[in-house]
Amino acid sequence: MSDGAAPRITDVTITPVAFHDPALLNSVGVHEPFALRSIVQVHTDAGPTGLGETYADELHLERLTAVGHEIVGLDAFATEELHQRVQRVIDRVGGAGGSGLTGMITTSSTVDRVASPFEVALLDIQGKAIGRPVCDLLGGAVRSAVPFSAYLFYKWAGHPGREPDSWGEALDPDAIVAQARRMVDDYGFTAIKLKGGVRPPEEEIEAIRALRRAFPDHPLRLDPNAVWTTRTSVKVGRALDGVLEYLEDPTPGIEGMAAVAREVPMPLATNMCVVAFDELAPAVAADAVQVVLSDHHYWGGLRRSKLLSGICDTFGMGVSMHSNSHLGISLAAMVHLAAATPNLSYACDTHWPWKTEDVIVDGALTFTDGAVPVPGAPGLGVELDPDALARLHEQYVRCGQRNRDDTGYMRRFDPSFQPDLARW
Ligand SMILES: O=C([O-])C(=O)C[C@H](O)[C@@H](O)C(=O)[O-]
Ligand SMILES: [Mg+2]
Repeated sequence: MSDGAAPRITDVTITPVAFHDPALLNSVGVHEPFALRSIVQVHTDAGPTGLGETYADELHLERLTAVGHEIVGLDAFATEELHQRVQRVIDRVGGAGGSGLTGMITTSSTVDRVASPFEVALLDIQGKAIGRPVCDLLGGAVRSAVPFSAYLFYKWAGHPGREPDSWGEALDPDAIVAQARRMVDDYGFTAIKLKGGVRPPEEEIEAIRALRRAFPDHPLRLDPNAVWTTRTSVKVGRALDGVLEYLEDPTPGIEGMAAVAREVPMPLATNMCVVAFDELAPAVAADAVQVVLSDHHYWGGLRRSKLLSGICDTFGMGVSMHSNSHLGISLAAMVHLAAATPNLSYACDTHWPWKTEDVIVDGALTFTDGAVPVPGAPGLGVELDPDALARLHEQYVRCGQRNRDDTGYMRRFDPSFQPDLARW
């Protein structure tokens, strides 16, 4: 690269990895022994390599690979053209299926999902090229640390046939409170989310009440991933009046959520019925949700997630942040985005405490009082550990998992399991 010239993309490396994941339960089944991710490295003629992280289902990997070829030669500052090239690839190879999102979220835009890790990698390159952290490219940090919530799960003691993990079984309110206690003690979280939709609604109400008694000052959330009817949702919402800061996706669809929103006292949040830009207008018109959970992995990257936050602000909706099982590159991107989004006023979700390994060099991301200080180094501020990347890739090759399938894994142990929406 000559002085003043933009870094140009010379090559893209996409590496699928697998990392150990506990047997966490949700409405569609149970997490498999490994969570899958793709690590995207975008190389340039100027030196800096950019990092991105995303899902790793086979179809998604194929699309990432096709985009990797399509963007060689692109100026690393040209994120709009990146989006156009991804659109071109998806027009060519097709955009149906392959969400990598358990089947819970199926309507997100394929173009946005596929573009996201490349956009993050380009921002990482840009930051490194000009010596500024990614949050500065998004308007600058409005907070120096980003608060996250303790993300609790009902869970089995371990994967069947394997050693129990250090968290142990959690299937009742006492065990959920104990799980919360460990997370709050270890990380200092100041908000708590319970993944519901697993036990009958009355039991999940009891778990939330037990959490309220144990943590009188922590904002609480419950997310059953749309397995309740509108009637049950209203019953639970009213029973937890004054206890929940928001109720997340109690029931499926914009109409269903709107019907519940009219009858319950707390805001409704979603990462299921509004997961793409074309779903915002109908949701606003129906007043279906009061908080949208952004997620740069399916909203098209960091700049488009900021666009989402602006739209939410305009229409008086709050913004929070969703997570799936992820590694450090994703956490860094989430932190930069949240730092530069003034109206992201809720603690963000993260699966971070559930993982025991990573692809980044230790130490760049730490939790203090439940919040991650925004890295000040150029770009995302995280560095890839090549040995760890090779180890987790080898794990991917050996583990045999290729697509996330919580339902299929659950059916190995309970063949009658049905993941139906609105089943309670
Ligand atoms: O808020 C949510 O819906 C999620 O975090 C979705 C995830 O897939 C979660 O249910 C999980 O990890 O099982
Ligand atoms: Mg959710």
